[in-house]
Amino acid sequence: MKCKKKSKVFLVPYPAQGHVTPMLKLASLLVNHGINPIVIIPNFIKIDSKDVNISIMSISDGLDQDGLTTSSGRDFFAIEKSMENYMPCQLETIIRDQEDGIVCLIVDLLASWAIEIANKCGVHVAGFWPAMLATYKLINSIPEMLHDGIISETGCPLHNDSICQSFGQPTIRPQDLPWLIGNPNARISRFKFWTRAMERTRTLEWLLINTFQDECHNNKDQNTTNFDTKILPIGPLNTHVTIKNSSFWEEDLSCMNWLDKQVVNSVLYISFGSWVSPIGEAKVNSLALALEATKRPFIWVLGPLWRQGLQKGYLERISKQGKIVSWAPQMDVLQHEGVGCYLTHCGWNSTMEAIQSKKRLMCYPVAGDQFVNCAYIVQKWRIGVMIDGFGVKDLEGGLRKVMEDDGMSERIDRLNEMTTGKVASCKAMDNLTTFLSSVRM
Ligand SMILES: O=c1ccn([C@@H]2O[C@H](COP(=O)(O)OP(=O)(O)O[C@H]3O[C@H](CO)[C@@H](O)[C@H](O)[C@H]3O)[C@@H](O)[C@H]2O)c(=O)[nH]1
Repeated sequence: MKCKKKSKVFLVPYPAQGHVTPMLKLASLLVNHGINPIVIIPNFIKIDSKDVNISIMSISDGLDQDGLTTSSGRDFFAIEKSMENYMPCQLETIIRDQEDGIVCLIVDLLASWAIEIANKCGVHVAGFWPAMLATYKLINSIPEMLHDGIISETGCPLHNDSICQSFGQPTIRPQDLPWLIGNPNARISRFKFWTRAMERTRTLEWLLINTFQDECHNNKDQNTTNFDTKILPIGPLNTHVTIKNSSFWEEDLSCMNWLDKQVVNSVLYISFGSWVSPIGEAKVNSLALALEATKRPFIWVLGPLWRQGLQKGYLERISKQGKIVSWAPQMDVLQHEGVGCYLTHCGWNSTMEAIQSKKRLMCYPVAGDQFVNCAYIVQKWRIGVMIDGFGVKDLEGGLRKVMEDDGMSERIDRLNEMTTGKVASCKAMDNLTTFLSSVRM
């Protein structure tokens, strides 16, 4: 008897750590639904499919021909160019070569080029948003912001009033809009990138979001967009599934032994994520000196390139007080009882991992959606404080405020339950099942 082939779902993440990890987790959940998920990633990302137990199909992003073999050297605009010009025809060939069984494509909205390919090939397509619904709503409201004179035709803020999307939700400053990164030309290009991505999403039937039910609950209009896309929160994915070896870089496990020797709740963990992370040499040096002055134990994720900002002899001086690593086993570090506080850039995955691990947050958002996430952490959920700089006073003041807030533990516990508790998890998994049933019909 001929064995029935499993249904295939192709998943297309944006090629950055904070995007590939949640997509691999989603793929892993699909396996439990009897689906064969195939993740499409550019070949500079080295993830062994055997390690993660998911089919990975590598395609070229064209930049390897320019001699780039790793993620360094591939900036946002180089990746955009290859996503628009080089990767589409390869994906089209892959899809057309499949004999049968493709159920749909799940496409990260930052990789919106793949939506067009799915439409061209007549395959169902769902969007995947790896961050907060609030950020999606903010970016999706570009036409209204233009209409209301909040931003110019090129995305430039036209006044200084804080931006609040709906009553009771946190505010952000106009200069913190997600596309305002880099010099004026870069900002305009990023604004165009988002405008195009949002236009492409208007054809989507479903949008799967890596957030928790309650974020979408407060506001009834949150569950559909103005273009009738059905919004389904299926996250936070880090709580539903664990994937080992999904890091682009090797984890330095030595910090775990070091952590075992530290006093409970004493260690400050510092990481600014993987993508738009660099904070600049001057800030690196300032943070390094402030950390030393606090005399508090710390683990700091700092890539080798950024260590150039450190004073000569610094690493030797702090060798007993702290650990500097290139890449940490972040979830294990956050779950360790030695860690009391996490100084973070407020990337969405890191935020969710911190809540899952019940850690207090000190926020230093750098770019993109991080200001929105920070606004929720500080203003709405009140599970962290924001610091404006890396001077000794900023750091000590922030640490005092965050560690001496008696109500914070309770608020973190509540948010932890709201995001990772049984009710939340069941709802997220129900949403995934609903989506798969409708797409398989
Ligand atoms: O030493 C480290 C540092 C980070 N991580 C992991 O790397 C991921 C980082 O993700 P995230 O916190 O979301 O940061 P970025 O990689 O910077 O993510 C990009 O993508 C996110 C999702 O769209 C956005 O929220 C961010 O602003 C954007 O910078 C997390 O899972 C961390 O556990 C490690 O494993 N080891």
